[in-house]
Amino acid sequence: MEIVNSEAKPKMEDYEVIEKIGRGAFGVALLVHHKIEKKKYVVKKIRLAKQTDKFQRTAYREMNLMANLNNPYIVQYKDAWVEKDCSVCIVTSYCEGGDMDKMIKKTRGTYFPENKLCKWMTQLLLALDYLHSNRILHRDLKCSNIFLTRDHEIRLGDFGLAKLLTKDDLASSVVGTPNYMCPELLADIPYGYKSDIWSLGCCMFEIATHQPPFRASDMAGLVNKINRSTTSPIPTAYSPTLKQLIRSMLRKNPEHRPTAAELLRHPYLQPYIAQYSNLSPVFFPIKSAKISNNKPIRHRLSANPEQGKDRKSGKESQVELEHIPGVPSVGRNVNQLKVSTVTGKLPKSQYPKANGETKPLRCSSSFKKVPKTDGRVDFDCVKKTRSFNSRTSSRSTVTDQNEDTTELAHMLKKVAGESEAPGFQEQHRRMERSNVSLYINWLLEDEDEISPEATMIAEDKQEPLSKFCLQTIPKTCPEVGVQENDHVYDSSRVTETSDNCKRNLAAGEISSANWQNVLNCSNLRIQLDTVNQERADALESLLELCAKLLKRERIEELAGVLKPFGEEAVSSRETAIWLTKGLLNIQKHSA
Ligand SMILES: Nc1ncnc2c1ncn2[C@@H]1O[C@H](COP(=O)(O)OP(=O)(O)OP(=O)(O)O)[C@@H](O)[C@H]1O
Repeated sequence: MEIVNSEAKPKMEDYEVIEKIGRGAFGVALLVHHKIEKKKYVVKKIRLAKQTDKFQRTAYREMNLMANLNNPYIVQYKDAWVEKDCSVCIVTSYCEGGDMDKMIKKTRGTYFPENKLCKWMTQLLLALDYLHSNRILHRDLKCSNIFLTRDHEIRLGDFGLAKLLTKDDLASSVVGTPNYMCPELLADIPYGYKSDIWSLGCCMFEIATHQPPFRASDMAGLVNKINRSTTSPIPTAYSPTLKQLIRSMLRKNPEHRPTAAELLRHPYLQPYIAQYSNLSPVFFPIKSAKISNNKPIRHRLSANPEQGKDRKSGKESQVELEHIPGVPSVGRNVNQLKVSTVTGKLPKSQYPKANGETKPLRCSSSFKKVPKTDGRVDFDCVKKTRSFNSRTSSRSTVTDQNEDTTELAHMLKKVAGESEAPGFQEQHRRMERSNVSLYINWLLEDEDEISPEATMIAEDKQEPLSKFCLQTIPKTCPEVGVQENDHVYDSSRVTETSDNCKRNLAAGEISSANWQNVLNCSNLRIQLDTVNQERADALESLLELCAKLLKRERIEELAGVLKPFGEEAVSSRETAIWLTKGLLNIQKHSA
């Protein structure tokens, strides 16, 4: 975008000032009326004269950034120019619902309904995923920068501190509102995408509880609380799943926080995503390789020729996005947008369908080509087991388990006493069978999401990866039908492998090319840590369930829930299956 000089066209004259709606750190916000369009806009007037060169560059950057953004959940940029008095004027759409900060204050302590929170969270994630996909950090995500339309739809605004990242660049300047400061900023670790996720977690926490997650009377106390990542509880009115989603964004270690795209693939949010099924796919997240280093990923406005190449074949793995008829223009950059994925082509089925049904954006089962004896190829659902290399094809097991886990989720929802609007309930029911089971898989089976790098270690070594870091567990609980070849991860073996590689390298027994494998091993370990964190969260949800059962004196059910944690300790997967069966029995008896 080029900033138009006021000499060429005095733009302010196109507008009539209605009122001053506020004053920000760098200037004023005016509500204006476009004289010809007869439409309201907001003009942000930022004084440049008294500011430093650095600040001027920031202002120009904000204008350029905003001009290039095009997402339904981001405040729409209209125009910008420089005034004679050296102030910069930026015209954006007017959000009649005001900002989230004011909205929270207006409620006077009444909590927003769960489905509203989920809708807002989904829209914010879509906005953030769009920014991150285009290598833009927001850097100042807070409730007063989250705007609302008249219909209470989200519009994320104020990119005054946003910074367009170059390929490996991570911003290192300390910015942001103290309450929302993330632990890595306090530790002087560069601000990255996961820091925005932290801020979103803070916003969602505040929207849910009407209080910032970390509060203290002085800075030292605040820093202490942030560093310990200890928040006050989220109201019990909200479901354990929603609370868990919010808390996952507030994990101290940025590596353990999910990305916006990962959160958007959470089955609990799929009904909300389905509501935007008429949106262009460019606004939806795509399946991505797991990122473990807080770095930019996936589709980008500026194409790097190397980024879209398939790791093994070196072939282009970019997907040209189609323009969908009836969908509003998606802007000049997005029209040219190519989506690159590490894993290759993006199947169309990952996008929500036009009829409102949604294919989950992420799936813990996949389809495998099965060569038949007559030479034809059949497709079989492959259940990902805990083994990296031995994925057991088990159609019936998948179905049984999915049904069981669906029931478990039903029970969890029942006990949580969730209340949802009737329309939403209907939509949720439609989605549930496919999604809730995926949620359980997300909790229990996520370690299947092993990066291509991890597979490469095995390939490179010509040995199954299971030999490196898996340990077969005995079939401890026959009644739950755990498969014979089930494996569990043993993170100590991963460490050992990594250490072995380092030793071999030092002794000259390993080529420098294989050094990459060492790094891959540590990435794998990071992934395993994430899985542990997710398990901890899942356990927390179970404890909440137990507390509720206890409160309602449903002792028999409580005993059923707690049985797997007794003397015969079993793996969490077995526990879940056992638990599901137990809950099913309880349900049968109570029916
Ligand atoms: N597009 C918009 N639609 C409606 N209200 C807006 C819009 N942009 C800003 N406002 C309102 O104008 C006021 C000033 O906003 P501004 O973004 O300039 O500063 P701020 O967010 O309050 O502070 P900071 O400069 O620290 O971000 C706020 O009350 C905000 O709600």
